[in-house]
Amino acid sequence: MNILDEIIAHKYKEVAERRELYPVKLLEKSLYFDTPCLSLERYLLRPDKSGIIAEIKRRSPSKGDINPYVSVERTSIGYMQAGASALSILTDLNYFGGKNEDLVTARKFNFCPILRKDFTVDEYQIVEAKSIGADAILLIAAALEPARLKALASFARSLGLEVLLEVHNKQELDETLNEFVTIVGVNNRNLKTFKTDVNLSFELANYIPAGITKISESGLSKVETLVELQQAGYNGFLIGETFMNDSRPKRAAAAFIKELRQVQELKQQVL
Ligand SMILES: O=P(O)(O)OC[C@@H](O)[C@@H](O)c1c[nH]c2ccccc12
Repeated sequence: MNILDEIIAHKYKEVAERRELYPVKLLEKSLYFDTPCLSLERYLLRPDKSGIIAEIKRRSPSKGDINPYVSVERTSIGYMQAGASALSILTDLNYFGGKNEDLVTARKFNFCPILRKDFTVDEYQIVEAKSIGADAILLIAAALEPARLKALASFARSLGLEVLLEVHNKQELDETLNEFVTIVGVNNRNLKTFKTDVNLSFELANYIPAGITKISESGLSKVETLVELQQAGYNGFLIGETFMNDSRPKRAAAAFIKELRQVQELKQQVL
């Protein structure tokens, strides 16, 4: 079994347990349930923002521990002060060391769109995402049948959440893109093999229909790559490890975004 299949199998079990412990009726009582979501898409398209979705990721199956004791409060605030457009919070405990409370913490201290990064396979998790204050959820093409993915996307939208559809090849894109998806992310990391190659974003760029907000995900460590991806039509960039590898992710994000702005200004002058 590859790692993605293993994670998904575990997720179904986890969802069954959580549903018993925290029934939907209880989740719906959360104060966030009636709070309107902020649009990730709109924030990514704002010209004053970097387009970076900065991620909090304590560990991963491919890297092991990255930054296990990170302060979500300080890091999320620091990311936004550094100029990130939005936050991505991993809430999967078993493989990524995250938890729902991390997202609640980020929500409490920031006014910005928050992506709930998890392996969503069931409507229950979408209700949960809304109840903890998320603005958008991730749906992974490699993990879901196209019809199932569409049903989940439709349900998410009915609760006001935006959907980021994650793809890793053209076939996935063609099979799973549907009218409920406004944002597509190309994951440069193959979740089955962990191989990361940024060229994938360049290869798939032109296949993503116009009008869809495009994000490049994973393995982004150079400012120059972001500028090239922008030229290829990408509006957003999901960055985790490049920041989390630093003992102070906030500092790494601030330095990176400062450099990005400098390079962008230089490009503008040349044009
Ligand atoms: O840390 P990186 O290489 O910058 O990658 C961030 C993000 O793209 C990655 O964490 C990710 C992309 N898709 C996922 C799906 C599940 C868990 C994690 C992910």
